[in-house]
Amino acid sequence: ALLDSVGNLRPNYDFIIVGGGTAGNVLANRLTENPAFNVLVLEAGPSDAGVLEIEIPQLCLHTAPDTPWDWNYTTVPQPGLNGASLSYPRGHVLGGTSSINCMVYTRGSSADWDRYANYLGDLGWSWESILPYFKKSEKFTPPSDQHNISGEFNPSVHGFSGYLSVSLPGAPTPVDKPFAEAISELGGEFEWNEDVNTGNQLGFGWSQSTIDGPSGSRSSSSSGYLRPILQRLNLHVLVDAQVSRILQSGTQQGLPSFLEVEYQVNGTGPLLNISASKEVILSAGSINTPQILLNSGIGDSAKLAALGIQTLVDLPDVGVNLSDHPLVFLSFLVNSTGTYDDFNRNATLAALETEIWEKTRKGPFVNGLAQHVGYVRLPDDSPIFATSPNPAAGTTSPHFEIFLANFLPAASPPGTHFLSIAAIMLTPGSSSRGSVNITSSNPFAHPVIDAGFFLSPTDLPIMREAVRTILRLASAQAWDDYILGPASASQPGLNATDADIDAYIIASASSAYHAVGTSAMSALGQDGGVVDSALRLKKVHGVRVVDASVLTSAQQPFVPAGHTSAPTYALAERAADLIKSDFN
Ligand SMILES: Cc1cc2nc3c(=O)[nH]c(=O)nc-3n(C[C@H](O)[C@H](O)[C@H](O)COP(=O)(O)OP(=O)(O)OC[C@H]3O[C@@H](n4cnc5c(N)ncnc54)[C@H](O)[C@@H]3O)c2cc1C
Repeated sequence: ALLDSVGNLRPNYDFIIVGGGTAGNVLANRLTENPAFNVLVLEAGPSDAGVLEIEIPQLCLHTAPDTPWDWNYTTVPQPGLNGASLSYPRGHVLGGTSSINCMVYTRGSSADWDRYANYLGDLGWSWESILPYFKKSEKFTPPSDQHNISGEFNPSVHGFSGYLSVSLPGAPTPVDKPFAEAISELGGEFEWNEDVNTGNQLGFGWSQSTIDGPSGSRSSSSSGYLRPILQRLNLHVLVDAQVSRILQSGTQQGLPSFLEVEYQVNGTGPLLNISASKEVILSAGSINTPQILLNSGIGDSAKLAALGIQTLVDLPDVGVNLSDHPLVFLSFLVNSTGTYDDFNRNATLAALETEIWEKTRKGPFVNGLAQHVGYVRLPDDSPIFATSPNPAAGTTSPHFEIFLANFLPAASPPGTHFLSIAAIMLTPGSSSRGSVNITSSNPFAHPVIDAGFFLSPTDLPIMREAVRTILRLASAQAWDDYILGPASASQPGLNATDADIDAYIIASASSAYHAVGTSAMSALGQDGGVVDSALRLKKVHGVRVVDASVLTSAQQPFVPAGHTSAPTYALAERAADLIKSDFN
């Protein structure tokens, strides 16, 4: 049940899940499948119920920043971006970042997962082991417009009975035809790939999204995993409840146990405590999980001492090793009125389309950010890798992603229409690590975030090649009647020098918001890291971390080569099985 007051809490729960976000709600669902387990979810943000910006896929860019559903963070100035600070959204709402993200559904390459398994010495993280969890989480649904999707995806790698709805684009766009023709025309790096989620990612195809086709609406961990099971008597969910710290409750098996959770309701009032008998599970995400650990005296003892916080567990890797994917957009003026630009600049049109969406669950608003996506790998003998190691996970893993959006992601002059093509640099090199730090002993102060962009020698050159790939794609004859020219004079063209392209990247890059790694996994006996390969907090009894913050290695950035929500769902599904088997 969704509780309306702390007065309805039980005195004690078997499991307390901190954060009702992407991973947290997967656990809430799976753990309460066992009627013997009582589970509490504490979520800092409000309920997502009835919020149209969250439900309507095409409004996804209206969910953040500067909304009640976003933590509204900003990074510190990024040395790799000439000192620019970036807006850094994170979901602050039931469903967490799955309620505010852009819904692109990608799993990464098989090599990404095999790399985790090799590094951890734990085959449980290999592609072969994780694929069943991708399928378990997924309910592949027909698209809103019911068009024939055979040949647009590979059913053998998808699940059809999970809690997370996934679908192909549900309304046609004017980009569809010239894009398909451009891929056939160009060949080479632009090979067609029927489905980029089979583990063999390279190539271009239809984008899959966490959108429920029949209802034309966003599928989040809240709408997918939580809402259908909220009536379970052994599940309590409290929103507007922000956890400040986990507290040491005793010692077990020679390790300090932290089975007490301290929190505050509605941002005011006294700090309250509640305890778990089996485990406290931190699912507060890559920014807030390390913040809660540091607040609790679990982290680097020197840094904690400087803030006057007593170190209870010295774990120097808490909050370090943040890795993320930078993103740049190139945009082109197009000869079409079928783009989404008119909705973005005309509130009356957007309101009319919202009414259509509410009545029919069809039309352009059922589509998310991207309808087409592709992955490219640079050749092994690229000069970029002559002096620095190739950071891709394996020989079949991409270096960058390209996706197409049917609009300009910025204010545009009346009457103009755009195609935007984005590049995401997927393989940060070994120095490209940022951090999450706290700067005060006030547990509610904003943490300090460093995205660590463009710190490795391979990062910018890879992004440069991605920009050139976009320009080659946009120069296909297939677009001759469609693309009129670049959206701005500052955008590099095919003949631009390396220096010109680099300057454009540095001036315009933002984040794809794929922060991972701040609670890195490492094998039980291995140095560094924050959790072991079963996601148990190191040197501690009774705490696990289950969210995107575990995805990396303690030595080098191992980020899935794609968007990070699908990997988070799969890892949470696996974590639920690990926890259940520990307590059966
Ligand atoms: C704008 C944006 C667009 C994105 N687009 C995509 C995309 O298209 N495709 C994709 O796959 N990925 C995308 N991502 C990334 C992806 O959504 C995230 O990697 C993933 O959802 C993270 O899941 P999580 O469980 O780690 O954290 P979250 O889903 O963020 O969950 C953490 C939860 O914990 C809560 N919480 C935090 N601190 C506390 C506290 N102290 N007490 C109580 N509760 C707390 C938060 O409010 C939140 O609900 C995007 C991210 C952003 C920000």
